[in-house]
Amino acid sequence: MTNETWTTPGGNAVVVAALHKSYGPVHAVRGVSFEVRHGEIFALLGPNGAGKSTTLEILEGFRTRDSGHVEVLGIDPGERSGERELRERIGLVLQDVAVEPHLTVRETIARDAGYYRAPRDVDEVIGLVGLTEQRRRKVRSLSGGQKRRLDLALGMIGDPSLLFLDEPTTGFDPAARQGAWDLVRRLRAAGTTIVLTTHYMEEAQQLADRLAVIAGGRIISEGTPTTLGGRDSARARVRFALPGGWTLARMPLAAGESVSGPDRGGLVAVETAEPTGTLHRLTGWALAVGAVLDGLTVERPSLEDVYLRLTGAPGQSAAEPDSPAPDSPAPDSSPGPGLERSAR
Ligand SMILES: Nc1ncnc2c1ncn2[C@@H]1O[C@H](COP(=O)(O)OP(=O)(O)OP(=O)(O)O)[C@@H](O)[C@H]1O
Repeated sequence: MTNETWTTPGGNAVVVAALHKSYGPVHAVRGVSFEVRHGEIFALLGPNGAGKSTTLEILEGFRTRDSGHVEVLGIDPGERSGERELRERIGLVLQDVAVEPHLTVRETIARDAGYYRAPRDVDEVIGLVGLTEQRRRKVRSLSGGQKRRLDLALGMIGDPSLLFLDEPTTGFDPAARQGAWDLVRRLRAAGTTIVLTTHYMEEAQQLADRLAVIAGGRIISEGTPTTLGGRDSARARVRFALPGGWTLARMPLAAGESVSGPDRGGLVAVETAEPTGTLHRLTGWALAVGAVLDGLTVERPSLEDVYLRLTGAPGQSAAEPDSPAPDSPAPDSSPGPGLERSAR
């Protein structure tokens, strides 16, 4: 494998085709296919138990697959022969990163830097993740959010071509989250490909160039944050407070527009496929009769609305056993992620 393969313009950093994985009777990944282009941020969304971590662990080389084709930077992560090359070229920010509690922040990052042929500068990375003040503190004394920033530093210290971020900002305060998003954008600008899982729709909206929603072990929708699930062509909702003395029946509404409300905040909502025309008619009417449409807004469904529609009820778990589950799951044939993941 040559560097040329990894940087081919227009090529794919990740290719997954017809991927399957079962844990005993639980068919966790059921024919997943997607591609991640070089230099983009690709987000994998889905409810708890959808199969995201299983898919990522297969891509990272921590878990075997039952069938399907997988290529990561041109390497099959299921082949032992490519393992060293893969470790050198990818960065990982996993949900649970094992670090030595008695080492300082700087010692921890410097130690990991030693595992790579061409690591980034340790102090530069400490600065990038915002841990300069804490660099001499022992890891055990860090707050949850600071610990997560250390995880981010460890993910990028090897200067990876491809970075896997598994729920990277869990536990961050809003300012730290904005900082992490800026950092991820800067990494992309510098050419790093990023594969991200997140339960925060705003994170996906802010960062992802493209995203896929996985549920029940299958990809159920793929697109950009703007187009996912037909979001861009969905009906818009025009909301406003009904002017005093007027009823909905006397509003100038057109065929095809549906009205609901008023809601608890006193706002009525007009759903329309043609928000420009609807707004023009409503505001024109209000000006003509001397009424004011207080609280006037126009909204498309948010990414979260679309996500919830695609995945069904919030909190649903989609993976189902193919047959009744035994008392304890059958062990995977590969070492568990906790074992290999902490060993570099
Ligand atoms: N080691 C394992 N042994 C048995 N079943 C497992 C194992 N790991 C995952 N599963 C099951 O496989 C399914 C997919 O789990 P996975 O962790 O991939 O989902 P996920 O989308 O990452 O969920 P989350 O958002 O909660 O992290 C779930 O039903 C889960 O219980």
